[in-house]
Amino acid sequence: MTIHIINHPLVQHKLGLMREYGISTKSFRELSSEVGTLLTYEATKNLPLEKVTITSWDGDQLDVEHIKGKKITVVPILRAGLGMMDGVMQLLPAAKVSVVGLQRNEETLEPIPYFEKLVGKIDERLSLVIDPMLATGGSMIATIDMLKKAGCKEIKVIVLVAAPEGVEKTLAAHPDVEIFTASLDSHLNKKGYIIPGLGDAGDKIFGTV
Ligand SMILES: O=P(O)(O)OC[C@H]1O[C@H](OP(=O)(O)OP(=O)(O)O)[C@H](O)[C@@H]1O
Ligand SMILES: O=c1cc[nH]c(=O)[nH]1
Ligand SMILES: [Mg+2]
Repeated sequence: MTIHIINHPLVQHKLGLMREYGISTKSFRELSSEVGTLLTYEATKNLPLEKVTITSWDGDQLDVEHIKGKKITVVPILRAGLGMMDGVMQLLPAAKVSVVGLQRNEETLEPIPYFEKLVGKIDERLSLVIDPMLATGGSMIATIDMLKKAGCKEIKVIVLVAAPEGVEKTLAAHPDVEIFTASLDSHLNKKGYIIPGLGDAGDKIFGTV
């Protein structure tokens, strides 16, 4: 089971602010993006490096480190994943973006796919899937299924908050995937919401309550 809970004080402080009742759309959006940046920093910490030779400021040849080979695609799950995009792209400005649209049926909690636009050469890329919430795991598993069907071989998941039920299900379906989160929360309620969670992240980011 590979879940990384990022206990950095900045992450925990910002997540605490996000949990407050009545938080504004502006603050929720800003914090989703900021925590997205910090989790991306952690999720990319084992990217392999290689030495390349450059000409340095004084004209000498100098060996420096570059990230090796593998290209990255960021995969936001619509809608709420878009709320983390700016923050993630700040650290990965050259990454290509593959968009997946899924809407959870509020009765059955099953994810309904409605959009898929993946970038080319996905078999050569590391996919970083971003979504604020991992609840039952249905949306994440469906996204990973899509990526693997398209040939993707390496996938990391970045979520602000995860429920134990969803983490267990996701890692059972896809044991090769790593999950990075600011919090492993307590449980799901009867409506499939994470407790304590953040409420409806999509509605808070888009102001659609
Ligand atoms: O783990 P699960 O049980 O699948 O639930 C998590 C999903 O639910 C939310 O999206 P939602 O379907 O509400 O759509 P939205 O982003 O458009 O609001 C959330 O952003 C995840 O994508
Ligand atoms: O707690 C939850 C569960 C699913 N989607 C959300 O936005 N919040
Ligand atoms: Mg969603």
